[in-house]
Amino acid sequence: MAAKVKVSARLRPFVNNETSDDAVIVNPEEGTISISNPRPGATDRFKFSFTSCYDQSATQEEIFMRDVQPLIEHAFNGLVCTVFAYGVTSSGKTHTIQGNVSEPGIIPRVVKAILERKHLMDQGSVSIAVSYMEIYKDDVYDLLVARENAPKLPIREDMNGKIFVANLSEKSIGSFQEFDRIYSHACKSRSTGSTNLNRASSRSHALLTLTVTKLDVSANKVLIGKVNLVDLAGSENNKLTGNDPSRMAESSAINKSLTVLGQVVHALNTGASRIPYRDSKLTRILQDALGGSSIGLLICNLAPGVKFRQDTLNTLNFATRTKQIENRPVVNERDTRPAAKPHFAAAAPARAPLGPRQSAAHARISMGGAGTGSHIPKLNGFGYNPASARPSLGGQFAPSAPPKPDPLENLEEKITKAVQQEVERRLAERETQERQRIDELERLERERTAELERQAEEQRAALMKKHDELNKLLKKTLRKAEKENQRVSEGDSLEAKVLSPKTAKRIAMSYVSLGRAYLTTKQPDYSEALSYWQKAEGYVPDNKALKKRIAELQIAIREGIPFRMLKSARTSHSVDSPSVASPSGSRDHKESQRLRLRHRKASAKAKGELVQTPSPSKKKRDAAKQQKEDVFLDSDEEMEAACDEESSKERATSEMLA
Ligand SMILES: Nc1ncnc2c1ncn2[C@@H]1O[C@H](COP(=O)(O)OP(=O)(O)OP(=O)(O)O)[C@@H](O)[C@H]1O
Repeated sequence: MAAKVKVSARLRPFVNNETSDDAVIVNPEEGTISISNPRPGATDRFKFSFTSCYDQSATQEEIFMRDVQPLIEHAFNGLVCTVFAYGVTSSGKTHTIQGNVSEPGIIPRVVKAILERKHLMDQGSVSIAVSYMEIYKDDVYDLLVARENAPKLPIREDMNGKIFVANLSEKSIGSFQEFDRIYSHACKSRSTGSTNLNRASSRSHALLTLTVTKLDVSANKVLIGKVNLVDLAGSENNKLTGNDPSRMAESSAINKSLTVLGQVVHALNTGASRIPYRDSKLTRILQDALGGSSIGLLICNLAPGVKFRQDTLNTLNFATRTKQIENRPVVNERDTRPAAKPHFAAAAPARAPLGPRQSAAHARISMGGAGTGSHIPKLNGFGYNPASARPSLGGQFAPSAPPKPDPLENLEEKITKAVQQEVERRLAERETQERQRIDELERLERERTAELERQAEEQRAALMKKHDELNKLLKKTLRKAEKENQRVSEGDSLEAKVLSPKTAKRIAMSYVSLGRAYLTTKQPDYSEALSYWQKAEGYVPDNKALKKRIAELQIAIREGIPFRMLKSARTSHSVDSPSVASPSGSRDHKESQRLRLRHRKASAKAKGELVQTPSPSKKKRDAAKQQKEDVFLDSDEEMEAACDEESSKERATSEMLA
């Protein structure tokens, strides 16, 4: 018979000066919880409905009576019931499961209820035992043994696919005082610590199991029921808890196991082919309560207020998914009659490891076959230990016919052991293969990366080579262009240098004429004239008259005064006094020379020097030289005509040079 996991939700009151608000509202009558939409500006509320919803005024008694008490009956009928408290840190899980002296929680109430029921029944036919463990940083510890001696306990799977914690101790209890003594002592061993949100925050998941073994003499069977009470550690937001590094390690183990729990619930809801029970110890141990053969009750503890709103929403979403999970509760019973001795060959091959679902069905079938003499009792639950699976009679009930030793029991243990060894061997083998496969993949990845790096290096080298070549070419081209540029700028002077003096003078004459043309128009252009005369100067750099004339023209331009053209260059002005030139030509020139000479004599006399009057022959030579120079300027028109003839020859030379 399928039974869905029951879900109830409990909102704790505001504690420790928390600011109260109505972010979370519970309606117990309706069985709903509404929570305001955390999106900024949103005014709507999300609504969730569960089997039972408890508001801040709900008492421990109320919760126990309504949701937990009915489970006790199931435990006495050989079923396994699992109650787990889920919620964010400080939401009240420990308060609900464990409680305190003034407000005892589910654990003490269940123990009392079971003991009361036992007392009502035939005293000798029921025995109660307790085991208590914690999962701390994904390791399982026995809380009933002193912590310093407590080893990490392994989780095993029996041949029927049932999960059990190997070597977990179990203590039988006959009274509440006895239980209280054991439990109070064990609680001291539980890992708790202080965080910003909870002074005594659980740093581990704690699982307390009460095993009820009931002997039904008339039916020749023993029923073994269990109540598992699980106080999960709370999911933690490390920003809020202010955890230090050691707390962070605990927190990450807590959060990881809760994440796997969520994944298990999701996988069960979506009918996934693989349920990730094995991904954490918590889910492995809770396997039977989630999609297995036990009855499940999830209590969602909610912290009130806006501060926890997102966590509350997450919890409620998880709860909504969990309530879809279906379990198939199975009665755990065991035939007390001595079994007929089967032939070994018939017994040995009968058992093959089964999956959890198959095993549940299988358990049902084999348990229903009491009297066939061939079945082996099945045990479910966390505290199951093959070695201690048989009901601990311990004088608590006295069966009328004590069962004879079952020859198959040893065989079962041997087979269980052999199967476990084989499973472990295969798992190790698979792990090795997987590791080899991963190694191989990593090696291939490394090779591929190296190859890609090599190719990239090659490409880079080729690009660098190309870059160097282009660089060289560019430099060469630049050098060539530079030379070309230099050659062009040096063109004129170069041309002037290679020409014969006569030809150079003729070219200069042409430029002088051109310059003059700009000076003799109605609107003279001094600048143009100057540029032509400067070009002419390049061809006759030693011509003083031209130099002088250029200087005069420059002064006229600079001073903005008129420059008068002379027929003759024999001006009476020095370069420094470029005023209007005398139109009287050579007479002025002679006069100027005469004046200069007189001036020199006068200054020499003042200095006491002797100034020689040039001899007539020297005078004649100077005059001829001067005339030669002046011809260049005075009769350029005639010179131009003479130049025309040779100009074609010179042009060819110039073009060649260009
Ligand atoms: N229903 C309640 N009534 C009064 N006080 C409550 C109730 N629920 C919780 N508290 C108080 O709130 C505080 C936090 O509760 P509790 O320790 O049970 O949280 P938790 O969920 O177990 O936290 P953690 O996951 O950190 O262990 C405690 O001081 C507890 O006494």
